[in-house]
Amino acid sequence: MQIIRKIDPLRDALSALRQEKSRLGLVPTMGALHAGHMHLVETAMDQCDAVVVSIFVNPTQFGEGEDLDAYPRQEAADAALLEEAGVDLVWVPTVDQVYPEGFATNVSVSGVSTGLCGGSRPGHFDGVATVVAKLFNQIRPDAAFFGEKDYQQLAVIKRMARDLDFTHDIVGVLTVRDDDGLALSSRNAYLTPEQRGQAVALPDTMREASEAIVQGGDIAVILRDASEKLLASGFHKVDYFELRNAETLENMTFFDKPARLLAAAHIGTTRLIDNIAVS
Ligand SMILES: Nc1ncnc2c1ncn2[C@@H]1O[C@H](COP(=O)(O)OP(=O)(O)OP(=O)(O)O)[C@@H](O)[C@H]1O
Ligand SMILES: CC(C)(CO)[C@@H](O)C(=O)[O-]
Ligand code: BAL
Repeated sequence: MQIIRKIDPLRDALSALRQEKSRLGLVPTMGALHAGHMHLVETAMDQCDAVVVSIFVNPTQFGEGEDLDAYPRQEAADAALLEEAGVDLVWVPTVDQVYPEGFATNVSVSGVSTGLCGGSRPGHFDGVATVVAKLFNQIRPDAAFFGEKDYQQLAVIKRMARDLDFTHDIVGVLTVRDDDGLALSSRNAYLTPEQRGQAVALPDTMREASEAIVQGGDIAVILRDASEKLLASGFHKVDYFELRNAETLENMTFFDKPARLLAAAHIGTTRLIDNIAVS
């Protein structure tokens, strides 16, 4: 497995890989890998002949006061996991390989970026769309794999790919959860044992709200009660708890399929997100 940090050796390695392997998969990550990431890698390995994983903690998707500096970085452990999984190449660019001196371009996707995480993290999806467009052009994969855990991000990337004529497949992969239902996330590492115990209220509350919606309850009341339940369970702030159309991400005031519940809430210093299908 090659670990590459500069664009010229990346191009050489990719052309060599392309001589032997016909379908190239890309799994973009910010590192601190867990079983959720490894499920993306395994899915990519199943569907492709060669797999590239990128590890880049992208500064432009972090807002002021967010956890850019604190974000967990553990490249050696990540590389060991990827090597064991049989990944061909790991792209770990330095910041200047992604944002060279004078970089002045921004990819901004309207519509699906509005509200939800786009509302509570202004500019976040511009940073995501810009870096993912860069990664697509640097790697030129045949398929790229993203987790449904970041559901709005997946919708933004699908829209961007359609709008900018990236013709490769964008594959969404199911969320991997701990035994108690909490979605795996690199940021779970910030939780104290007590907060980790309380955090299960997020998936539990989403499941209960989903059932109540399917049974025909008043959506506004269900969503308000769900936020209150989180606040009573150890979370101190709920950024959003919303029902949206699962494809367009438009707001939903009455239940219709396909529907998705999406939520983001803060516990201690950690902001957690989750989403589930309502069906
Ligand atoms: N539990 C999970 N199941 C499936 N995919 C996941 C899971 N967690 C993250 N991913 C996916 O892995 C890719 C890289 O995500 P990232 O490196 O930001 O990890 P993360 O655990 O989501 O971290 P963070 O704590 O920053 O949200 C994204 O496509 C993301 O959706
Ligand atoms: C897609 C991504 C790698 C872009 O930095 C990041 O947002 C993530 O890890 O989900
Ligand atoms: N997992 C999405 C990346 C972020 O939270 O910045």
